[in-house]
Parts: sequence; structure tokens; C-alpha cells
Amino acid sequence: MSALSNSRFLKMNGLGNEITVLDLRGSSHRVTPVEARAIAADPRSRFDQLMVLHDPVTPGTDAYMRIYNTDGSESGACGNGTRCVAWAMMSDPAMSRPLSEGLVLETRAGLLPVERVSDLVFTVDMGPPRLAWNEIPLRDPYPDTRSIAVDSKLPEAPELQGPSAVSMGNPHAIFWVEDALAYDLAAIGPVLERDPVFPERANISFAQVTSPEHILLRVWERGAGATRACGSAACATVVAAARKGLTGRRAVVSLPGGDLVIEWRESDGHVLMTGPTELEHEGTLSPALFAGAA
Ligand SMILES: N[C@H](CCC[C@H](N)C(=O)O)C(=O)O
Repeated sequence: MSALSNSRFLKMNGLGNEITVLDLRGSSHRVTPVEARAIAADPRSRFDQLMVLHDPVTPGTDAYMRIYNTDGSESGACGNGTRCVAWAMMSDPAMSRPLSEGLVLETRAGLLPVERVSDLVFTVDMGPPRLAWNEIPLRDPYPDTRSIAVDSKLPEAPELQGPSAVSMGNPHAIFWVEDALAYDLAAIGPVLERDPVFPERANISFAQVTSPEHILLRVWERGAGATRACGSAACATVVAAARKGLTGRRAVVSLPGGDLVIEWRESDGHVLMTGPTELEHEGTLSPALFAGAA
């Protein structure tokens, strides 16, 4: 029987980005890709990202998080999921600790301080963007990642060239487009996600800059497909837009699920993301899910 059988989970979302939160603090179990896919396959616990809490690693932090995509792969960052975890740790009766207004979460990519703005709204300090080609990572040694070349040839959309590349703890490519709604993500996304220029694949954004303070964004996520919102993509897009002089360092990013406010802070170069969370339901993982997943 899986160590996860009968574990309690929270089904949440951040702007429609489907998030399942699993609290494994106090346990040494590490979720396998097979287990993650099994949890994603159940409609009650299905997710774009599974956020798994582990005991804190670095002194002064509140929990260590592992982040899984629908396909079982792991990521170093998930902005929408981080807000959901913060809500859970501050407000869920079974998970909460004596309350303060903030906490610090950790992933393999670094520390994420979170502040509560109101009941359901949180600001996450997503840390500094990583802009060097080998940090993103890219295959080729670009001196400037504001515009790179992809190998993919897309006869249906030849204008999709020269994306910006940014890591927010996970790799992002941002294509600058006239009409973000014009693209068939399911057709184009899988090709660009696996373009050979991205050795660890990439999250693919289609960004339409509508003013120096506003961007319309649609995202094809690595390992999860088209989602209603992607927080780290919104951060990466504002950083890339500001570097290209398309927007200022603060912008509202409108995604299919709603708006995020992103600020690339001047003082320390960190990116701040503010947005809502929502609890949908809680449940327990059925042992039957893991029957074939030992
Ligand atoms: N939805 C998440 C990002 C998931 C990124 C994941 N698809 C990856 O493989 O990096 C967010 O709100 O930031």
C-alpha cells in the first residue's frame, strides 16, 4: 500500500490554475512521478501542479515544497501554488500554525517569503530572475537572452520567433505577439515546449503588451499544458517586457483566469507577485489510486 493512501489533500486554485496541496511534514515519503500522475488522474484531486509540503530544511523557513506537474515531472517554482500553500498553512484548521502575517517557503530553486494582503490574497517574493543562458538553461551561449532563436519551424505561425528567455526558478520563453488569443496552444505549445534550444523544456508564454502597465498573457505550461494562469510566467513576462522597454517594472498581467500584479522591485531586483487563492474542497487519497503505482 502507498504511504500516500488516505492522506488528506486540499483542492485549491490560484486564478483557475488547478492546485492540489498535500502535507507530508513529519513523513520521509517522497512522491514519485507515478504517484503524482495517479493523483492527477482522479478528478477529485486533479491538478496542474501538486504542491507537497515537507519539513523545513533551511533554518528560519516554515516548510520545504516539492512541485509536480500533471505529467509527474518536478519544477522549481509555481507562483499560484505558493499562494495556495501560504493560505493553507495560515488558515486551514488541520495544517495551520499559530498565526503570523507571513511565512517563508523553500523549493529547490530558493526561498519564497510570502505576505498576506487580505484573507485570500497573498504577495510572494519570487526572488530575482535568472537571465544568464546557462541558468535558464538554454542550449546555446547567448550573451543576451532578451531575444533568442528557436529551432522549431511553425508554418502556421512563422512570426513566432525571437522569444525572450527568463528563469524564475523554472524556465520560461516569452513570445511577443499582436494577438495572444489567436494561437492554438494545444497545437503549438507541445512543439515549442520541447524545442531543442531548451534542454530542460520550457514554459511557453504568448504575451500581448497592451500598454506600458498591462500585458495579456496565455501560457502553455511544461508538463501540464494550457492552464488558466501561471504565476511564474507572469513574473518572467514582466521582467522580459521591462528589459525590452515594452513596459515599466510594474504591470498587471491578465490571464484567462484573472489578473496578477507583478512588480520587479528596483531596490533588490526581486519579483513580487500578488494574487488570490481559492479553496475548492478537501478529500483523502483513495488507496485504489495507487493500486498499480507501487
Ligand atoms: N503554474 C505555475 C508554474 C508551473 C510551472 C511548471 N509547469 C514547470 O514545469 O516549470 C505558476 O503559477 O507559476
